[in-house]
Amino acid sequence: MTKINKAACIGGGVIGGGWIARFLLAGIDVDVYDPHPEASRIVGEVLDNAEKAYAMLTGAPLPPRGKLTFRETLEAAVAGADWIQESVPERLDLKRNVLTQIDAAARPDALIGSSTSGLLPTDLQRDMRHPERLFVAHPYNPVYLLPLVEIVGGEKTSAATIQAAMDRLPPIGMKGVHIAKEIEAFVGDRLLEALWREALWLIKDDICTVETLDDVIRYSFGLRWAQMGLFQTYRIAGGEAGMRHFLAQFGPALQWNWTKLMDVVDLDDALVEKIGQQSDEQANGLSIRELERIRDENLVGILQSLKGGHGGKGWGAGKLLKDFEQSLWAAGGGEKTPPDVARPLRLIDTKVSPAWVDYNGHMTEHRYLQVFGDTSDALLRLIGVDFDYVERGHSYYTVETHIRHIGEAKLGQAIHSTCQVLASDEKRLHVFHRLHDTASGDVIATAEHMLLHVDAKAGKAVAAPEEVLVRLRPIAAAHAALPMPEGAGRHVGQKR
Ligand SMILES: NC(=O)C1=CN([C@@H]2O[C@H](COP(=O)(O)OP(=O)(O)OC[C@H]3O[C@@H](n4cnc5c(N)ncnc54)[C@H](O)[C@@H]3O)[C@@H](O)[C@H]2O)C=CC1
Ligand SMILES: C[N+](C)(C)CC(=O)CC(=O)[O-]
Repeated sequence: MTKINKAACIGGGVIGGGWIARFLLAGIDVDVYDPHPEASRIVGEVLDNAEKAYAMLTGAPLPPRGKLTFRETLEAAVAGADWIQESVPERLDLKRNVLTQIDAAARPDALIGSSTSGLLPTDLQRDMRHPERLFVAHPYNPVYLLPLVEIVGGEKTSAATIQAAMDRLPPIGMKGVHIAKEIEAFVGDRLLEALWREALWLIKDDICTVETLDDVIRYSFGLRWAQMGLFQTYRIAGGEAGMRHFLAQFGPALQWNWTKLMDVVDLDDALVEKIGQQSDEQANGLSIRELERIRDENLVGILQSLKGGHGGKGWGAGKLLKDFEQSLWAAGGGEKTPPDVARPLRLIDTKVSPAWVDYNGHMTEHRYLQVFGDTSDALLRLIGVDFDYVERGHSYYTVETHIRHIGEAKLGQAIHSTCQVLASDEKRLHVFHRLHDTASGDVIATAEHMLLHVDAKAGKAVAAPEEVLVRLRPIAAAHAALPMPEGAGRHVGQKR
């Protein structure tokens, strides 16, 4: 892989700041020129957020952070840099001026990328002495997290420059897409502009509010677009007959007044065939059903991660899912016979979700704790320790855990957990959970936990009230008659 050794950023605003963070966190030294009196504070704040985000994003060892230097002049900033990124305001005259200055001061072999959102590279390179090294490198905000860069060459950009630019993006965690022909606003902003124009009409005509409009996006196709684009999503929506059927069914609607953008493309046979063929290639041999399954796994992962958003409160569709789950728990999952306390209680029935599977192709270890934690929560609800109870200030906290991995759980496998109460008193609750493969009944893992009843506000263990103990005692008494489970009381490293 070809690496950037030293970067220069001209302009350190929203986008320049994002580029600076992206380079620094990839271990690349960055020199910055921005005449704004508070440029260093602004960049520092963006960098701070970027570092927080990376700490959550990956546990992989990041290289030592690159060195950040603010320079007094543009010339000093670009000296010695092999990638120079221009991110000054979107004005052609200003950008031309800045790019000409960069051109005069940069190393002859330096790559010069412009962050412009829509200006043509041919127009930008007009006054440069070495226009062949200028290209558009259009990123998306926030640059340190969103990986895409549209690489667009102008009439005078060399093919070697485009290739060199594309090669240098993967080592900083980015994906370059080469846009074959230059066009104002390239691809991404063309799509966003079209959506935005339509959205502005919908607000002006009082069809919906901005909140409704945003909800329409984020609770539906926004989720789909995060993992498959427009065309692959529509291929699936064509059912078994795929893209060609989709075009035949919905193509005619393009002629109807469904948008204000009524310069409608002629969806003739040639275009249908072109899209059909490209869509076949994109599918790369995957059937519609396989694509559906991949889409569904991705959506599950996205929805589950949104459930943990906003500091665990859930965000958007994730908050909706969280609330829905809580209502299901509160309703007790429909009609249920009271648990048979004469045996370990069957409390959780689930399937191994795609987000739970690791690089070994089976359920990863922290998900076992999640299912066992859910099992403890289910037991607590059974004895009256539910959301209302916790809101009133008391709960049970787990203070010790021992998990044993006995078998494997694969993607989509049906699993269920059971709970045996080993002992309990006013404060303590000692439980033994088993995780079973539902089809065979085999035990895949066991977990032994000690929980303490707490006053959450005071932060100390206190006796559980009678309303809880009265529900717990019959279970504990019945389970006292069960044989001690194999593995209970074991510690790590014990001889069998
Ligand atoms: N904001 C966005 O969502 C996106 C913007 N872009 C593009 O990035 C470029 C920059 O936009 P923003 O960062 O949003 O603007 P911004 O206004 O946040 O930042 C521009 C920065 O350039 C500095 N500046 C002005 N004149 C300068 C000069 N002669 N030399 C060096 N620095 C100078 C300003 O002090 C400011 O800090 C534009 O071309 C824009 O189209 C691209 C993708 C997304
Ligand atoms: C609004 N904008 C045209 C500057 C947006 C972009 O260029 C890309 C983005 O991040 O949405």
